[in-house]
Amino acid sequence: MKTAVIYWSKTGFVKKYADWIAEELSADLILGKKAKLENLNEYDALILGGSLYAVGITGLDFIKKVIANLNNKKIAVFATGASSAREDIIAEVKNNNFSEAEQEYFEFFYLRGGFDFNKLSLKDKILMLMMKWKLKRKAVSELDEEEKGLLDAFETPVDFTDKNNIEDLIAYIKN
Ligand SMILES: Cc1cc2nc3c(=O)[nH]c(=O)nc-3n(C[C@H](O)[C@H](O)[C@H](O)COP(=O)(O)O)c2cc1C
Repeated sequence: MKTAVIYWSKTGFVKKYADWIAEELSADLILGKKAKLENLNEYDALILGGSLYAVGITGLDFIKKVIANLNNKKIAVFATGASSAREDIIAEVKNNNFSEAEQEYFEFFYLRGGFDFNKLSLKDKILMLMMKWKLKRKAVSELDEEEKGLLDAFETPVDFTDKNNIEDLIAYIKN
């Protein structure tokens, strides 16, 4: 099965998963910003991955075009975020980004990434610092584990990527 992995990565976490998936499936690896819809016709399966930015997914506009125009192919979408892989978070991400009709055409996977403040663009640094100030205003007892983890991650980068996380996605494409 001819497969392509198309990805949008800002600081390298999505790229790490895209590399692992492409290697495992002997798939072509395509940078999201260089991907063109008309060049994807030759593939049987398409895997599209981006990261979570305030619940949105990077590359979402292109991913939606693929779902609308190339839905005769096997499609997997994965999202990478700093949050843990909790069922409710995953459902929220899926439902906030895709309509019920769109969800018919692809399988969704959440692959936990990490957080590296130093590698962010200036704009993203400012956005994250605003979030940090908001969290800092809360009493420690009001913070949940995710929020505490995020505050710690500003000081020391965290990397939760794990090659085992791609197993379900690989099985979906192969079967
Ligand atoms: C402005 C901003 C907003 C973010 N929002 C979320 C979020 O809503 N949920 C989450 O799990 N991670 C969030 N993150 C963390 C990134 O999704 C995470 O660091 C991801 O691993 C980045 O992957 P990439 O560097 O390959 O793009 C956010 C990061 C930034 C900079």
